[in-house]
Amino acid sequence: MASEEHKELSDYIKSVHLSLRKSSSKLGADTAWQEHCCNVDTLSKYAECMQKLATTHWETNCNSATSEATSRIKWAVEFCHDYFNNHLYKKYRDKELGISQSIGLQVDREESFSEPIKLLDVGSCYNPFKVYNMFDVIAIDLCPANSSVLQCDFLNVEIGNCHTIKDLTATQFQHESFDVITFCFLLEYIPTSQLRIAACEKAYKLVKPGGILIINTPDSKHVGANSKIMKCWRYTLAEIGFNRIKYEKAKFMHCMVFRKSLNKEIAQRWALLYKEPYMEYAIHIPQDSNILDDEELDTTTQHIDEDSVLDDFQELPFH
Ligand SMILES: C[S@@+](CC[C@H](N)C(=O)[O-])C[C@H]1O[C@@H](n2cnc3c(N)ncnc32)[C@H](O)[C@@H]1O
Repeated sequence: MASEEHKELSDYIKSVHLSLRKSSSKLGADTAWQEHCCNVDTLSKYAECMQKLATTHWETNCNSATSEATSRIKWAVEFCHDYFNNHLYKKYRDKELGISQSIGLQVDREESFSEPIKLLDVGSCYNPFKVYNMFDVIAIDLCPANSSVLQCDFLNVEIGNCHTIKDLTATQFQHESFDVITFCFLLEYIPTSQLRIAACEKAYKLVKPGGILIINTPDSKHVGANSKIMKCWRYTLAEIGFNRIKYEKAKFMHCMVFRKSLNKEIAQRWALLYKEPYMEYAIHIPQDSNILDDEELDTTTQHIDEDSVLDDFQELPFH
């Protein structure tokens, strides 16, 4: 049974996501996002709630939902260990070289990874990857929960020849400088498909060739329920230049790894070959379709509970 506090924290988080999606549909995503980023009180309360939820409730409780939420980080760590330290990347490189040879495509780049592995954790909140020595972590968030996280809006960060970091704030990152970028429970915070795509395109520019983008996103439904949405994600990321190399539907979330192909056309070829009529260039989440229906809905936490809004994190250990 979830504690009262657990429920209050998760309700607050859900209400912030919902109200941001609603204001985006009213004001347009760019204006809504700008206003949201200025709302210091909301951002700080969110950071406090999220950190407490993850570090107090998820890491100390041990029912299946909480241990799975904790495992979002372990899942990413284990995959990185296999991919970089156990050289799993070579398998995917060889596969890409085989494809490029068979279609006469030039591949003139190869992987060159760092040790420790350079990891950019976007929407980090409290820096859960900090404890793993195999990483050299840069953790960023709109509103850091502690001083090991830099303040940065990933959607508006510049890309250039070097990192620009001053007074715990990052304003620019170096092009193709990260081995791995993580979006742990990030994309459902971002209110529209267009902005989610912008985040993935930015990750593409920042990750090294052959490097990876790890995405996990909550969903408690069975694997088939939102499979068309997840196939659209795969299609869209392939168009951007990422090949999906790992997918797992855990009970409460989807866990995915996308590799930046050595030649963008290899990933795009997948999109061309496997496109189904329903696939569009979009990164939707199931909750996007509720915005209009919920137009009249008050964003108080009570309403969210009473009306059983299909919200992100509904079944995750946010309650
Ligand atoms: C649900 S929390 C996830 C926190 C952490 N990654 C985890 O798995 O526990 C989402 C976080 O993403 C951050 N965030 C959302 N959009 C962002 C952006 N454009 N740039 C940086 N951080 C962002 C929020 O401030 C929030 O802390």
